[in-house]
Amino acid sequence: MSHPTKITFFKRFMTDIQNGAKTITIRDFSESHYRVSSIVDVYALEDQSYIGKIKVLAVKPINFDELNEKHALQENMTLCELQSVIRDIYPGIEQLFVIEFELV
Ligand SMILES: CC(=O)Nc1ccn([C@@H]2O[C@H](CO)[C@@H](O)[C@H]2O)c(=O)n1
Repeated sequence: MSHPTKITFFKRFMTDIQNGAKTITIRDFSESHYRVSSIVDVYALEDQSYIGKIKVLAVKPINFDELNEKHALQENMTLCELQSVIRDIYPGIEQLFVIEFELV
């Protein structure tokens, strides 16, 4: 399987991505196959509008109950908000992956 070269985010997170306040995203296994150092095109989920490019810096497995304040800071959220967002998007999934990125 080749590595994906595209990622989608909800529109409500785009400002934080574009101004550098959000530097990670947390995904499930199906969206964990990004190659470190690859350049990935970013699109909005709702209308597939093109946002820009990010470089993948790291992909690390994490359990839901290991999420901490540092991850929340990297998401520009409180830990409580982050847990709630992830529970909404990935209900019942414990095995997650932190994808660290920078804008290019
Ligand atoms: C659009 C799509 O396909 N999937 C996702 C999945 C996650 N996220 C965001 O990543 C962080 C941790 O999950 C939070 O900020 C989430 O809101 C997102 O924007 N879009």
